[in-house]
Amino acid sequence: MTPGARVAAAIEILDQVLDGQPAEQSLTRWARGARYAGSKDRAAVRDHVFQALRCLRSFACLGGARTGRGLMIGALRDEGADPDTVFTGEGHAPTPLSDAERTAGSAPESEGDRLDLPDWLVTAFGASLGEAAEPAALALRARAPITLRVNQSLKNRSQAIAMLSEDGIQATPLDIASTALIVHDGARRINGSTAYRDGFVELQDGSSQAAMEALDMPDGARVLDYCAGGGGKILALAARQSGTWFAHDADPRRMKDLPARAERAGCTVSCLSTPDTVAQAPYHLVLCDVPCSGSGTWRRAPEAKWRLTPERLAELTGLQAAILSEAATLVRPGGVLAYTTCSVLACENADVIAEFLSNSECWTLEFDRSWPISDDGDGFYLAHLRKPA
Ligand SMILES: C[S@@+](CC[C@H](N)C(=O)[O-])C[C@H]1O[C@@H](n2cnc3c(N)ncnc32)[C@H](O)[C@@H]1O
Repeated sequence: MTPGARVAAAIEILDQVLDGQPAEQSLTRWARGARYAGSKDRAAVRDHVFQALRCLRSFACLGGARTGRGLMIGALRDEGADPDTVFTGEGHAPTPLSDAERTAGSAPESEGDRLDLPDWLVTAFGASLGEAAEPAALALRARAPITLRVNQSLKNRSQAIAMLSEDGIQATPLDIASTALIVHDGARRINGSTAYRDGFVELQDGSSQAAMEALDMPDGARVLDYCAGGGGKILALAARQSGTWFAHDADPRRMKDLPARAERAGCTVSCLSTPDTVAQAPYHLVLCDVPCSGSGTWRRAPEAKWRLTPERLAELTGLQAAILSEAATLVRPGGVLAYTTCSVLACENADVIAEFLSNSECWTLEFDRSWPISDDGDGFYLAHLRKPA
């Protein structure tokens, strides 16, 4: 596909997303119908779509319209390119700009346009992050890094780097966590690489790895991941030391790949039903990696930034508080309750912990830590709570 044809495809998909369709669904439907598109074309169209969604407001200002076409005109202007060189109407390229389109568009000025956030979130970011709000919002306008976790029970970082390199994947260590690697080149080969297939590396964000490293658990601990989903967090813990590992999720289907992932990683994780989490209690450590807005990860899922509403956020904070109280009953005396989100919003982080502590005075907050949205990882929050012995 020519650069113009890729932009035309992105315009079509963006129009569907602006109409309310999930971006992944629109991309998949387009790819199914576009047999002529090779893997590089599909990746390029995807990049266009995701970048336009990250920068929806600023690109709409620059392009003069909040439409697929306006966004792609804005994207080109943002890069310093002249849209007329791409909107040629030749082959499958989009039709040439009209005179009105050529003169429309202006630099983003309001906070929301400049920071690419809905107005209500400009306020929420400011209240949560103070001076760090602007860098956080601007960081969400760029692509996320691709990071791997080295399974330290099987390989060290140098060995993993060497193995990846044999499969054409260039990676280097990251300081954020002792297990973290950043991938510079060859990311699309990861799933087929020997290091991945044999369980020596997993895709995992750097901040999540750092948070799992910060948790205190005795050797041989009984550990429950209460909101396990695909199991990324419990697998990171199981790679650290010996222990007995349990996973639970309110939607057990989300754990369907976990047994195979655990086998690949050389560990055993028992997936439990809700009654069985109670039967197996108490645990030395219960991790609650709760459902959240994902505001720290919106580089990866930029639609979510525009779809979140204050009502949905309030629902989430209610659910987070309920999960934390439920999970607290499963911790043994002297044990740890760890609460994590991939959000930068205080209402999902420190405020939930403050409310929990106000209702459960005997618990101690040993520490909490926030990781910013950075070149090393996503925005992430951890609170480390201790039950009295
Ligand atoms: C942030 S995701 C977990 C991601 C996972 N820990 C990982 O590292 O891949 C949150 C999970 O919580 C689950 N969940 C939602 N409500 C829950 C509840 N009341 N109790 C337990 N899990 C719940 C969701 O199904 C979802 O899989």
